[in-house]
Amino acid sequence: MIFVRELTRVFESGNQDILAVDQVSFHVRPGEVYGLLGPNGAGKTTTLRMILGLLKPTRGDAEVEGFLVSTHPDEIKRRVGLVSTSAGLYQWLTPREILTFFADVYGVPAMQAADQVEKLSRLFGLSSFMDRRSATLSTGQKQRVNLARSLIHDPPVMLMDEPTRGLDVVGSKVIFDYIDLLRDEGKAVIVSTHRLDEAEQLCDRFGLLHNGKIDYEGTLAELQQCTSCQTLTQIFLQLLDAPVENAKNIPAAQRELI
Ligand SMILES: Nc1ncnc2c1ncn2[C@@H]1O[C@H](COP(=O)(O)OP(=O)(O)OP(=O)(O)O)[C@@H](O)[C@H]1O
Repeated sequence: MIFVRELTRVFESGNQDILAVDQVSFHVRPGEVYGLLGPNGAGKTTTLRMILGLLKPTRGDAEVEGFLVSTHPDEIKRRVGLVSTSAGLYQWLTPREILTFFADVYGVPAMQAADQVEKLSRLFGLSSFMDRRSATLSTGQKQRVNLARSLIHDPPVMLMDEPTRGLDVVGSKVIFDYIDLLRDEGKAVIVSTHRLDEAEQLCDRFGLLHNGKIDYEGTLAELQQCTSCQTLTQIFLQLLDAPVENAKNIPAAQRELI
């Protein structure tokens, strides 16, 4: 379970302050895929970095499986996996070496790590290139190694930052299947993306982030009901036109757990 409470981040840039994330609150249950959606610069990556403990919030806090990121950052890292298209692989290492290395970093016992490496190799179809240097792998093969790496410590929570960026339809399908697997395994998942068409297929609930604020939150049906729009794209465009009035229509029940 993830709770995000009034997360706020101000960046100082020269003599100008940038309010990148502004009192963002939401929760994600086990087995739920939450879409954190927004245009470029909306604050998606900054929010994920704060949840993971890579960036200190100016205000607010995040809680994962009962641990606060402000007081137990290491416990959070143990319980959270990260999939990011900007994450590279160590070019000189093979997928087997990379997976074994990360298992060690996360403190997975050696016997369990070997089993987990075999399981993930089967799951993501890595066996034909497990012992080749990563530099020689195709983009799609590297992507599958990255997905396997994110699960090496079997975390209950997964954060995915623009997971399909730069991928073709086959690569995107791998990500779609992977997210279904995470849901089936009962993990709490946050997917950050500006691909609203994909999010509509992938996510159970959505937070629409704009200028660092979540103005709208709900399932697709709830968002359709309060905007009279059909698709997430139409809903988002309406939100950009009249964020404040529309925000008042969010059913209060959606925030009850926060
Ligand atoms: N280290 C930093 N210093 C100053 N400003 C920053 C820094 N990191 C992010 N920002 C600013 O914070 C705002 C939110 O950025 P963020 O990367 O979180 O957006 P995003 O929604 O992930 O965008 P994108 O979809 O383009 O990746 C932007 O205005 C960005 O320029």
